[in-house]
Amino acid sequence: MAAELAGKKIIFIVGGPGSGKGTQCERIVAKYGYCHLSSGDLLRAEVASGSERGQELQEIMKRGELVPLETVLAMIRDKMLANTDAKGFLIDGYPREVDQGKQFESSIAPATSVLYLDVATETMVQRLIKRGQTSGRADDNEETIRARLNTFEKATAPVVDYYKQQGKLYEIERAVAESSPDEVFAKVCLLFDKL
Ligand SMILES: Nc1nc2c(ncn2[C@@H]2O[C@H](COP(=O)(O)OP(=O)(O)OP(=O)(O)O)[C@@H](O)[C@H]2O)c(=O)[nH]1
Ligand SMILES: O=c1ccn([C@@H]2O[C@H](COP(=O)(O)OP(=O)(O)O)[C@@H](O)[C@H]2O)c(=O)[nH]1
Ligand SMILES: [Mg+2]
Repeated sequence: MAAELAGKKIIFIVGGPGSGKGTQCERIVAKYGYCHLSSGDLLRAEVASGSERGQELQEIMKRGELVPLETVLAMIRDKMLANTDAKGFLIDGYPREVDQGKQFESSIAPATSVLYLDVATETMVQRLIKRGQTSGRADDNEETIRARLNTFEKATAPVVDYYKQQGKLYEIERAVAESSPDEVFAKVCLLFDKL
């Protein structure tokens, strides 16, 4: 456990690709001032650095698969330790598999709460195809989108069940998660106001 992080609020943001995690995190940061760490953004920064490691990561991400969990865990841990003055942390797009969550909690600190955005598969596909017209993301093409959705169903859906059992899950149900970002945020605020 990292002693510097004891008592900090740690919120995992979980949802399929294109479920709106990044969109909500931006709003949470603006209103509540948490430190936002997006696992995907940290990996893309490594890719952009042009390192050999980055090239390996890019290949895995283009296949829509998961990079080794230790890689992402180390990146997140470093960033958290560089921001110990933050009142809390939003860990966006993480954990992607149950073991990744367990290792985070045993080696860094326990999660306070897990926010889950439940969006239908076809809605996510449509949103990402649209985002792909301008995002420049190598994984926003239909083939990779399908593979990411498949990885989500196999590896990440069990994360939702795991934190539900632990009583830590805060779910934005489909009817809300598929409406507008403002409506989603209104429901997200009900969680953050209580933290
Ligand atoms: N209708 C609607 N569209 C949304 C909402 N949230 C996000 N979007 C759109 O869906 C697309 C994906 O949103 P992101 O916030 O990038 O999704 P993400 O979950 O971070 O996706 P990844 O980065 O792929 O993990 C964007 O183009 C948004 O404009 C929402 O609440 N309602
Ligand atoms: O803990 C993580 C987070 C991300 N990724 C990889 O990074 C990609 C992009 O992640 P991001 O959260 O940006 O997008 P999403 O897949 O949710 O659309 C994923 O498809 C994975 O290949 C990973 O392997 N482990
Ligand atoms: Mg995102």
